[in-house]
Amino acid sequence: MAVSTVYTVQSLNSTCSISTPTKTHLGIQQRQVLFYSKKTNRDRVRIGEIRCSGDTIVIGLAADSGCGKSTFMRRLTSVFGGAAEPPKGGNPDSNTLISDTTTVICLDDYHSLDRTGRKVEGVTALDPRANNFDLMYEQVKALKDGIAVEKPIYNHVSGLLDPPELIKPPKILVIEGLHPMYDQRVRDLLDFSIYLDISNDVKFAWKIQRDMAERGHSLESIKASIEARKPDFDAYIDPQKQYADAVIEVLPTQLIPDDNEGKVLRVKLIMKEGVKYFSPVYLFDEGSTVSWVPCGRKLTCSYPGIKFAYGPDSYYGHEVSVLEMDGQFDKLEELIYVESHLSNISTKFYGEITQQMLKHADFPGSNNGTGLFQTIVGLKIRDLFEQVTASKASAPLEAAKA
Ligand SMILES: Nc1ncnc2c1ncn2[C@@H]1O[C@H](COP(=O)(O)OP(=O)(O)OP(=O)(O)O)[C@@H](O)[C@H]1O
Ligand SMILES: O=C(CO)[C@H](O)[C@H](O)COP(=O)(O)O
Repeated sequence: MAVSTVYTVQSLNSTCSISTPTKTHLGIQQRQVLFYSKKTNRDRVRIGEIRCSGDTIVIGLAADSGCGKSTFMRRLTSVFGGAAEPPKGGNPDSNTLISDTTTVICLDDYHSLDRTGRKVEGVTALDPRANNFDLMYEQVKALKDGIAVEKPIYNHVSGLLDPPELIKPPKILVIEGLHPMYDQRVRDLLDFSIYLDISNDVKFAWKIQRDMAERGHSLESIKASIEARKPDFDAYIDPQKQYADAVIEVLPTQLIPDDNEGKVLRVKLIMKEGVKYFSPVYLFDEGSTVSWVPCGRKLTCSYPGIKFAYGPDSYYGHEVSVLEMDGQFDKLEELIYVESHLSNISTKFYGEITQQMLKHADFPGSNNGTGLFQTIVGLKIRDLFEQVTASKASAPLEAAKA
């Protein structure tokens, strides 16, 4: 039987079953695949190392280090329920987080040079020469195709590359890190992509807060590290935002003239139009330009208040919708008032956004647009996943009818 026939059989509601692994190449388990008709359970055809078409959807999340990727991941996995944990019984320094539905892998694991190697070569981790994009592509593709991989581990404690860990194909694979959209082959595997765009002033404030308070670094060393990374950040990380389906941009507030504290934030959710299975969120009236100060009877606002804006725009030549929030909530439970004025939010019940935000009120950014927009993007990813799954389930029926 020709290979093309096998694929036809599969699309006509047949089952694809995978035998035990035969060998490993590029960290990917190569398997023999058996296709058979569900009706007769006969006509099994051994077709060698052809891969099943998997059901894994792949989400890319790009940002510089210390820009809120882990926080975003915790909000996203919470939307799907269940806790995300490192692989059981594995390397305690694994960067992977697994829950029932999602597996989050950190692309730092594809560093080809360890900490010493980068020092010797005089390159930063942001430089593509310090990363193995061939392996990243092969393994993300394998997982998307439904095949387990032996993924390397970059150990942030030792700065070394540790022995690999087994990653099985999940329902939703999130690849988070510095370069999920850098290599076109990897980019083309993404079903949805997000870029966290944190302005330099805000990034600096967050780094100080974490690296000084939690990691004991000096102010001077934090400044030096940001400066040293900046040229490579500008060259290799920042340009990826042009490819993102959604960008969360975090800027200093405009509500306080010459604010230099950096505590109050202005956050924009930039949503690309025309992305399959993704319909941008809107405020009041889709496509209009809206400015809204919700403070008053239903929303408590202390100085400097809260301001929302919404409207169409253009971003790197793409048509986008932009939702913006400047300021912060005094009482998080009152967020329900704002939520009830937003549409296309992909909630399953009234008040789901507010419930999620209250559940994680202790996460950074829960009182401002960073937490709100991360939660909304999490709900949109759940919606996208459900739509993709529904369309795959109905495809064989449609084919059978034709
Ligand atoms: N929305 C936010 N508001 C305020 N501070 C934040 C926010 N998000 C993150 N931070 C600060 O930035 C720090 C880093 O956040 P997080 O660990 O989520 O980032 P990361 O991108 O995963 O970092 P890394 O790649 O270095 O592990 C947090 O400890 C917190 O201090
Ligand atoms: O930009 C980074 C992404 O997290 C890290 O700096 C990079 O992975 C190198 O890690 P380390 O500083 O632990 O050697």
